Amino acid sequence: MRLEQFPQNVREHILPQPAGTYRYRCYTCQAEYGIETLLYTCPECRGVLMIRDVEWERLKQVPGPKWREIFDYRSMVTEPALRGIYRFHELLGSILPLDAVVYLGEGHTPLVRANARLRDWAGMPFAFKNDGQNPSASFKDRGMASAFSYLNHLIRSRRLEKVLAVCASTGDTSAAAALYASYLVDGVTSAVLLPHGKVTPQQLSQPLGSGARVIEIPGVFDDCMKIVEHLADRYPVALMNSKNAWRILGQESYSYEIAQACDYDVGHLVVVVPIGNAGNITAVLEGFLKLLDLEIITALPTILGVQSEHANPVYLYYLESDPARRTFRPVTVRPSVAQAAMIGNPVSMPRVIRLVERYRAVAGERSVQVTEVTEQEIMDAMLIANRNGHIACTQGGECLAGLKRALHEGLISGDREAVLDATAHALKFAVFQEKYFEDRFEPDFEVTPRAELRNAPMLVRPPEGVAEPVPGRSMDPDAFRRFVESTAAEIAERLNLKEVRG
Ligand SMILES: N[C@@H](CCOP(=O)(O)O)C(=O)O
Repeated sequence: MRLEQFPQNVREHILPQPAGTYRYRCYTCQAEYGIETLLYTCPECRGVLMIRDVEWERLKQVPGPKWREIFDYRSMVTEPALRGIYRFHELLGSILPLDAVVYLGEGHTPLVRANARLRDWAGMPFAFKNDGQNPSASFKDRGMASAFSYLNHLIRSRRLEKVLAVCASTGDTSAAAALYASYLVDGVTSAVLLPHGKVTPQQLSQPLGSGARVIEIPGVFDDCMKIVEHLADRYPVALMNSKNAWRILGQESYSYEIAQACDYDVGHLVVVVPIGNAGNITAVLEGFLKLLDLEIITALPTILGVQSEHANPVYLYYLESDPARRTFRPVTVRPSVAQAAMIGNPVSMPRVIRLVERYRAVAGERSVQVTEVTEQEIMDAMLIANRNGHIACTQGGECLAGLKRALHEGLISGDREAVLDATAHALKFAVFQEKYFEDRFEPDFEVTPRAELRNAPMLVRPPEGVAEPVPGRSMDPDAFRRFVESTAAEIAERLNLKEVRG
């Protein structure tokens, strides 16, 4: 839709100009720093950083309902920079000029409601938000669009040149970082660190295809993360993990999109997210708090974080009900089908602790819950979701299993509606489906396939004496007819079909 077609009262807001003043703020000691240089930890105390808009209060001059109108009308503009997460420019990147925005088709992912059968299985109505429909097939693209748009801005304003973007990854972050880096041909190259053998073949193929330097090391993600932090402390590289506060800003768009898709009525919702490195739950909490602060929403949804028993440091932390006695202890992870979340020492934990405090102070103790699920529950839930029309990955399965568990434990009530984060496309984790169907899980996973969820292809060949087609060779028409008839008869028998016409 063209600008002149927008109602007069929103027209001046549709194409945002750079505004505001962003600063890094340390979540531990509250020190603040300018954003002109790349910074990932507080130079004073090593704490993690968030980005805050020093002029945030100016946004309150626009009433909440007006913001809703602006964001809704922005959905109709053809300007590419506003097609994705920057529809919410003022909330997550207001200092950026639109021509610095890197848009590869991220964001705007659909909410797909569970059918009646799946709803009954889960125990309450819910929808998956399919972040596997992002360009590199995971939610990380939201954060990368933000972090790379900012890099692009620095490159264009000549504060940076020849950037090497590095990240540690369980497979999704690396795919996203490599994809966005490859788009910015001139200014940026990328290198990704992966735990050897702990990334699926599909995820490994992604950064390789994008031309990144792919480095595999022994150990698990937490080990890769330490190396990347070490590199970022000593060498001129741009760290692209969610420790980079720009990543968090971009991922806040997940909350904004849920709010928009629900007509900004989210108080009755339960938003379910898997917790790995904890960047996602950080962004979701922060996103909803910002919306409330600007009165774009009037009540906060409940947030339910889910972890696997095999990688559960956040769950264990919140198991202690007395905040004064809580101590965060990293855990040693065990093999998990929710491999993207197989993380024992989440870098965003200090952010989560502070944000959960703030969130609960506004919306009550029960407004943020954390539960854990078994590997068996994750696999079964993913396959059941897949059998009901969803492209949920294992982390999506983790959310569904977590929803069921939380209902059972009374953490949430079934008269509400839930939105589950399907963080990536199921195809990235096909290897776990294969292990399940073929009953090949290594004992450490503790997964035993349920017969009714298994599946396998059937090879149907014609009976002895009937020729079969060979690619590249033509076939005698009569022989081909015999092949078709006999093969069709065999398939009909296997599918239990009765012939209706001769
Ligand atoms: N699951 C992640 C782990 C790193 O997360 P990040 O959000 O901190 O970059 C991955 O896909 O690598």
